[in-house]
Amino acid sequence: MPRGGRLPDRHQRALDEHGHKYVIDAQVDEGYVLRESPDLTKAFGRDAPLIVEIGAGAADQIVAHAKENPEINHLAFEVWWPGVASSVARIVREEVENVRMISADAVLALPLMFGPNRKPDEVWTFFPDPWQKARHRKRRLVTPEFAQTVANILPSGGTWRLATDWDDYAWQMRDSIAAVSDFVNPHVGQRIDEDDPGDNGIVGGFAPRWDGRITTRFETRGLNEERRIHDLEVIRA
Ligand SMILES: C[S@@+](CC[C@H](N)C(=O)[O-])C[C@H]1O[C@@H](n2cnc3c(N)ncnc32)[C@H](O)[C@@H]1O
Repeated sequence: MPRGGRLPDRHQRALDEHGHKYVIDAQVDEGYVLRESPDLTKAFGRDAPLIVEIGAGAADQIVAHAKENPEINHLAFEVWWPGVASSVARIVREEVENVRMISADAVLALPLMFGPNRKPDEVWTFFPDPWQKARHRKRRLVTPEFAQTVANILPSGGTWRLATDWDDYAWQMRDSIAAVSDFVNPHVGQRIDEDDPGDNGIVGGFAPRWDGRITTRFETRGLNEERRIHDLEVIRA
């Protein structure tokens, strides 16, 4: 598994002492490609409803929710190893037993890990890397193809929640989801931005802030830099 540079001592210690429990021991090739689907029942020590967060960063959001909802299993995908290490330190500090990390590229791992026999109840994508320079936008995570991947793994009635502090990424998310007929957006036409280009003939479609979402450092940074926050909440038909 890729390790990156030197970690702060307390994060390294958390990994050394607790990583075997909270980081799923998965076969990952170069490029964070998951080779085989891990046994989630074994990893969590139980079967329970499941929330999957893609790009959990330092796990602020998922640990806060897990603490409030001990009956739900929470699985965090994160490819940034210092983030995984700091997440393990947080899991231990907050004494939550229902979070597991996996250091694999979620785009490729989701179809491998989930299928007819196992589906998450919710997927979260909060403040994904914005890639705001025009020439980098093709690196953004949320595209119509990725929206279809999420639709394929959610059960009917399952929810995908997203948030971003970058307007044009919010509009891209909204349009990517609208391109997938498997999703119902209960907030169609709501919260229209006056400068929304509506390139695909759609404007608005944003949800009120979900009250289960805490303010992470990425949201704080966006607010400090006077960016608007957009939330999306869509349901798998
Ligand atoms: C800007 S951070 C946001 C973290 C967190 N969601 C929050 O709001 O605090 C986005 C994270 O997504 C991770 N990431 C990006 N693409 C990913 C992928 N394909 N699979 C797993 N993690 C990914 C990055 O390493 C980064 O830590």
